[in-house]
Amino acid sequence: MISRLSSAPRLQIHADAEAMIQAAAAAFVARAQAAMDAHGRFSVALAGGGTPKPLYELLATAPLRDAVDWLRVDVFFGDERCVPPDSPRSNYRMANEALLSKLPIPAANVHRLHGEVDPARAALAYEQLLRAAFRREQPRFDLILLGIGDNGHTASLFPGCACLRESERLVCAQYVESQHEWRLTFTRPLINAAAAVWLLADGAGKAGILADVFGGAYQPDVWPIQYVAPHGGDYEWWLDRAAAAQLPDA
Ligand SMILES: O=C(O)C(O)[C@@H](O)[C@H](O)[C@H](O)COP(=O)(O)O
Repeated sequence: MISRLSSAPRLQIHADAEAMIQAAAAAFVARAQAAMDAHGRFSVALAGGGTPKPLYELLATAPLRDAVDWLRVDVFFGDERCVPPDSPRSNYRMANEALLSKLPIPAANVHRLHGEVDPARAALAYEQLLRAAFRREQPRFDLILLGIGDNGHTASLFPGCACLRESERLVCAQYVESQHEWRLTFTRPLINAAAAVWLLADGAGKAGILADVFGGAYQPDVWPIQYVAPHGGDYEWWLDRAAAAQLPDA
C-alpha cells in the first residue's frame, strides 16, 4: 500500500507503546539539543489526549529530565478544550501534572491556551503571543506533537469544521458539534510551517484510521489529519505495532 498523502510520513514503528514512548523521548531530547545548537532555543507545541502522557512523564524523570536545558525551552499547546486550567479536561492541566510542574522550567517559558475566556478572544490572544514570541509573521515551531482520534481529527481540527479551511489565522476557536464544546486549535498553516511534526498513536484501536488516512482516498475534510503536510519540515508517525498493524510492511 502506498500512501496517498501529499507528504508521506516517516514511520517509526516500535514493538509496543512503552518502546515507542522511550524512543520518542530520546528523539525529543536529541531534537531539543539540535535546535538549541542551531539557534539557541527549542520551541515545542504539546498535544493533549492520553497517548503523550507517558512521554511527558518520562521526560520529567531522570536521566532524560537532566539531559535537556529547560531554561532554553519554550512550551506551547497545539490545542485546548475551552475549560479552566484546573479542569480534568484541560490539556494544560495534564501536561503540567505529567511534565511541566516537575521541570526546572521558568513559568515565563510556558504558554498555555486560555480555555477559560471567550474562545475568539483566546484564539486571537494566542496568535498575537505566537507572532511576538517568534518575532515573525509565520512562526516555525521546532517540534509540534499531535495525536489522532478514531475519526481522523488531530489537534482540535475535527471533520467538517470551518477552521480546516483557514489559510491566514494561526489559531482558531471552533465549536465542535461532535464534542458539544468549544475548542482552540492550531490551524493547518501553523502546523505545516513547523520544522518537525510528530504524530503519536498506539493501540489496535488506531490501526484502522491510520491505514485509512495513510493509504485511503485523499479526503482531508473527512480525515483532517490528511491536511498535515509540513513543507520543509520532517513528518514522522510514532507508532506501536498494534497501531501500525494495517500499514504496509508493518
Ligand atoms: O485535546 C485533545 O484531545 C487532542 O489534542 C486530540 O487531538 C488528541 O490528540 C486525539 O484525540 C488523540 O487522543 P488520544 O491520545 O487520547 O488517543
